[in-house]
Amino acid sequence: MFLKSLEIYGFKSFADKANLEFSDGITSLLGPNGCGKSNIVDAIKWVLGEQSTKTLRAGKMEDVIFNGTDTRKPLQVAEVSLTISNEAGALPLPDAEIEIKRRIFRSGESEYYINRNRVLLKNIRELFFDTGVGKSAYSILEQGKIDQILSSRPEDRRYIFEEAAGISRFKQQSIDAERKLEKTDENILQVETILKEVRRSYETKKNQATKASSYRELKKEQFALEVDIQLSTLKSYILLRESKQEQKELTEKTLEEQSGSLSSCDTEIEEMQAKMREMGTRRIAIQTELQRLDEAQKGRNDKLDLLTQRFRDFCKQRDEAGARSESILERIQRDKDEIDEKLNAVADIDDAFAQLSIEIEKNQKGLLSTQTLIESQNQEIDQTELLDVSLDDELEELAGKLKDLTDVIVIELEEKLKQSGYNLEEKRAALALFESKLKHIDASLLEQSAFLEKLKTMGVPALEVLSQQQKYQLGLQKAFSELKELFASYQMHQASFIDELVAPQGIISEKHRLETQMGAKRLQVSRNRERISYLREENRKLSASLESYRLAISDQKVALNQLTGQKQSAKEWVAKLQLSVTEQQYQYSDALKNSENAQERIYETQEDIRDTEAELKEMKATVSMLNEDLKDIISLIEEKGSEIRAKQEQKASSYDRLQALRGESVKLGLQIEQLVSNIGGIYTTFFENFGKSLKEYESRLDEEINDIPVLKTRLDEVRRKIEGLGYINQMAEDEFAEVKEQYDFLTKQLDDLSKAKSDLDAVVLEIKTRSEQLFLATYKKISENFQEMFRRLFGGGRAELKLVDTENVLQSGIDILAQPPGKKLTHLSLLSGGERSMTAVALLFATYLVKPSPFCILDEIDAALDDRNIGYFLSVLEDFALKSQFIIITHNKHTVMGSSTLLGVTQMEAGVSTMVSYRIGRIEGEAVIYNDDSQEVSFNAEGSVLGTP
Ligand SMILES: Nc1ncnc2c1ncn2[C@@H]1O[C@H](COP(=O)(O)OP(=O)(O)OP(=O)(O)O)[C@@H](O)[C@H]1O
Repeated sequence: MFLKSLEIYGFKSFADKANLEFSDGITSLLGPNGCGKSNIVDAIKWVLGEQSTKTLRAGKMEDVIFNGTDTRKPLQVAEVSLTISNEAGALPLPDAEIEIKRRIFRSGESEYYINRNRVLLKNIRELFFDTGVGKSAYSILEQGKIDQILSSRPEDRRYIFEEAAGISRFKQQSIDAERKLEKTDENILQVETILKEVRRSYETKKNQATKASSYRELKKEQFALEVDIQLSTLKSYILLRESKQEQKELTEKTLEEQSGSLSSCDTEIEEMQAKMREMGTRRIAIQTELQRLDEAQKGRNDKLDLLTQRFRDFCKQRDEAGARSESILERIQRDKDEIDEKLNAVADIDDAFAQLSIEIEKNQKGLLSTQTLIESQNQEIDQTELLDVSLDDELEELAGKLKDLTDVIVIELEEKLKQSGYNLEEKRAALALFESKLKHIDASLLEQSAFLEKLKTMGVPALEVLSQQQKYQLGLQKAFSELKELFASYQMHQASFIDELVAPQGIISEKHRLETQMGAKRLQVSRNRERISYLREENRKLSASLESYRLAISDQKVALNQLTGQKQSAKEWVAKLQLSVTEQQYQYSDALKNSENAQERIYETQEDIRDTEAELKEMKATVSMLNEDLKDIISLIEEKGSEIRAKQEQKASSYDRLQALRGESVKLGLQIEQLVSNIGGIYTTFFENFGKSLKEYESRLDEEINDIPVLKTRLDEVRRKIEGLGYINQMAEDEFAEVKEQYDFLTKQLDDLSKAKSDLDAVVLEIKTRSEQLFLATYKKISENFQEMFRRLFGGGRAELKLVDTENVLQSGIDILAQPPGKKLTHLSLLSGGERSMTAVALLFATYLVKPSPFCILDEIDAALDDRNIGYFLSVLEDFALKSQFIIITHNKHTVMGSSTLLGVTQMEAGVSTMVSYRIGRIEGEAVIYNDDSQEVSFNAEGSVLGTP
């Protein structure tokens, strides 16, 4: 097994969290049209890094997030986690199980994880390189992809062969190398452009530096010539002074007195010269300090630049950490809102759960009481029916008796009538006479009483009334005796045996009794039947309500299960969110800490900048102070020089005066003094002109020095040369050194880049050669397998693969030629839908033979196959399922029955996909599918799963 499980939340129609556990062999995904089966395939493609919205059947990437239904709001995030078993080490990670997760927010932000560590898309792609799995691999084959394989340009089919050949990695490496090559070319171009610029400045600075260096050399020579001229002059003075000294010593005695004052003059000059030297030293010290300060200022400026850069960097770090912490805070809030939402949903689910449980209990009670009532009524029906049977028996018995009795009555009546001579006509006439007499008496009585009343009212005397009354009485007595006679004659015609017959012990009474009994029993039977049919009708109604109780209970139980599932997934989601909130809180405090650290660094850097600026300011003040001092000293030196010169002139004129006054001997002394003074002047002038003491060079006095005219000629020449040099950039040498460093660096870089370019060229060539070898070897094997697989799937026929451009294997397209059995070699576009599917499947399986994909998802590729081809297809599939894991979306019953595991997708709530489990069972040897409630699931005419029959 490769794919272990898939967890989907918020992806397309999977609004609630759904878990799919895969197993080895063939797993079928079942469900009606539009319930979300292909969305599961999309989820797998998506988590493996698919970027094409077209392939994912979406307009833009955010469209994969659940976009709501009439009753549900759209979600803000979609998340898919795929757990893969890596026990066989197919993937280059040490873990036995690898979880890949991808998450997308409606804001468009996308995240990838491998084993809960945040990674880049690139890392996911690299994980699946050359495994047959991944974005462009052949592990997922959909209906549309069959057309893509067969109808696309021959070049577009290459990816299957490349993946199987394992050159996808090389292809990527080659692309990377070519990209690096391009980058290297760009860099070379860039470096060459910069080098061109630098070379121009290099040449200029080189010329300037050469000029500056010649200038420095000439200046050095000029100085040396100046020194030599001064030394030569000095030497001649010294020699002259020494000769004069010899002469002077001869006249020393005479000059002793004057020399006293002269020596005081000399002392003064000496003192002034000492002062002058002191100032010279001070000037050098100031210049040295100025130079040092200049260097230090440069150092501080550099430090300032560095600190400013650091300040900017820290500001950027602080701002980035701040922004990051805010976005984390937002995410935390979002997750917390979602937790609240989910907890509310859990509370709602609990309420609904309790409500449902009450309803189930109520329905179960109703069910029980209805069942009891039905049973008791059934018992009553049975008893009543038994009673009816015995009543029918009794009725039959009574009917027998009645019939016998009636026969006896008829026979007896006939006999008695015969015996009695009974005549009905006569009897009726006697009765009519008797009755008319009775009526007459009755009418007379009424008449007489009315007449008597009238008499009374007329005031007829009582006696008369009485006599009338007596008259009437006599008439009445007569009528009465006539009546008696008439009754006796009627009785004469009455049959006496009738009384016997109708007497209580007589048989007529017996017959009446029997009839009454039978009537009563019939009435009871009819009432019983009415009661039975009433009870049956009642039971039928009760059975209907019993069924509706059952249905309601089963629906409510399904709803309870759903609620439990929803509650569980909501709780898991809450736990996950809480974990994520804790994680993000850590990230948040990290970001805050980073921001605070950066702020601290900013303060420190600001402090450093202020300190450095203060130091610089102080240095500048010192420099301007020293410059002032230098200016003062230079003017003091100039002043002192003119003082000395004045003093020397004064001394010379004193000598002249002494000479004039004291004669020739004094003149010599003066000459000596003059010479001494000249010698001193040379030193002084030299120091004034060059800031250095001539004494430093006195050692050269013992060396051979050119004659002064020679030296002067050369000096003139040097001066002309210096003038001829024109403007001299004194910094040129330093600047040249800097440019040279840059120039050397760039030249080296250019060399390195050229070397890298040639290395990359070699890599590209090697990859190409290796890819070509691998591609050809794999292509050959797939081509052979394809021919065999085609024959196996079609039960004959012929098929071939052809490289379009054999000269250019790595770019060449691949043509497919197919000839189903008994048909001509046909262009692919002329094949039927089923033949196309089988050809594509043949190519796919031919590829698996060379490089099996660890798992394979086939989305309705059997849709166009008839029963015979399904048979071929399944037999091949079963062979391959021994090595690879297959997940098949199908509506075909045969394919479903050939699977080892079934996973059902349904939409109990419109627009929201959920998973249901199905299993295969057997009824009378026939395979059938059962759902969770062990109800059989039916297929429609096309073989699609419909639901319970
Ligand atoms: N972002 C989304 N939010 C909610 N529902 C979506 C989203 N994207 C797609 N759907 C829904 O998913 C359903 C399509 O699912 P699917 O293509 O997986 O079905 P199926 O089971 O493969 O169907 P058939 O058997 O017809 O191929 C459509 O009803 C569509 O509206």
